[in-house]
Amino acid sequence: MEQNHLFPIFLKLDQLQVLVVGGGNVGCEKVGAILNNCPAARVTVVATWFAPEMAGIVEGFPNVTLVEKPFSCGDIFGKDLVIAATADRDLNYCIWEKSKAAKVLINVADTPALCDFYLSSVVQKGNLKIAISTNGKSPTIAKRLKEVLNESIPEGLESILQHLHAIRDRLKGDFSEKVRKLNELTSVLVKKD
Ligand SMILES: C[C@@]1(CC(=O)O)c2cc3[nH]c(cc4nc(cc5[nH]c(cc(n2)[C@H]1CCC(=O)O)[C@@](C)(CC(=O)O)[C@@H]5CCC(=O)O)C(CC(=O)O)=C4CCC(=O)O)c(CCC(=O)O)c3CC(=O)O
Ligand SMILES: NC(=O)C1=CN([C@@H]2O[C@H](COP(=O)(O)OP(=O)(O)OC[C@H]3O[C@@H](n4cnc5c(N)ncnc54)[C@H](O)[C@@H]3O)[C@@H](O)[C@H]2O)C=CC1
Repeated sequence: MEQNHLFPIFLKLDQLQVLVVGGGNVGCEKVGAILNNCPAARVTVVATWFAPEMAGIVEGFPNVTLVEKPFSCGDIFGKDLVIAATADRDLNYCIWEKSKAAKVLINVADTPALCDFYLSSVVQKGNLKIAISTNGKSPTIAKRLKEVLNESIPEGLESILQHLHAIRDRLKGDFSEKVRKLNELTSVLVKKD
């Protein structure tokens, strides 16, 4: 069977600088996805025009800046991640070239081959977050799976997480002893009858 070789990580976007180029439908979707996950994300959105929804999407998020102007190379300066979401393929390619030259990771929304990373479909329940990737095969299936998991993961899991965190802080002993106790306490979650 073909395998997904992407390496998942969870980024702290409040400590990083993100550039999104394009403020149309796709730009709105990507900025919305970022802010849903990380309301304090530091995001600059550069576009020649913005879809009317954009103002509502970024309203109340203090670290987002909308800049109405054509993209220029200098926009990449000081950025850690770039998302190119313009409808202009040549421009997206140019943004990719500049980002690679600056060693900044880039996602070109309509071109998987030019993505250093993909956005994922995200299940969120309090402190729990599950990111789903189909290796670019079907974002729609990722979205549907998110809906299935959202319904099947109980809300009560958050209080279990909080309790386990408190127990984890109180546990004495060396590292392996803590791991043994935590595994013992949570074994009921995977017990087969
Ligand atoms: C490779 C990847 C790169 C990236 O964008 O990061 C990529 C690429 C492409 N998407 C396309 C289309 C659509 N994308 C969505 C939705 C989402 N797309 C997302 C991620 C990814 N999309 C990355 C792979 C993720 C993975 O591994 O599964 C999600 C998960 C996250 C997010 O975007 O935030 C988000 C769901 C969020 C949610 O709701 O949970 C829908 C459905 C919808 O909007 O309802 C459609 C229309 C239906 C369809 O085509 O399936 C096209 C064709 C464009 C064209 O035809 O012009 C390409 C290009 C191509 O495949 O060549
Ligand atoms: N990955 C995905 O999930 C999907 C990707 N796409 C692709 O994403 C791309 C964008 O699609 P839409 O948002 O619908 O396009 P759109 O036409 O709604 O928006 C394009 C945006 O690019 C900006 N732009 C154009 N030239 C610019 C320049 N020189 N400098 C700065 N900004 C500039 C415009 O101002 C506008 O905000 C398309 O190529 C489309 O094929 C489409 C659907 C899904």
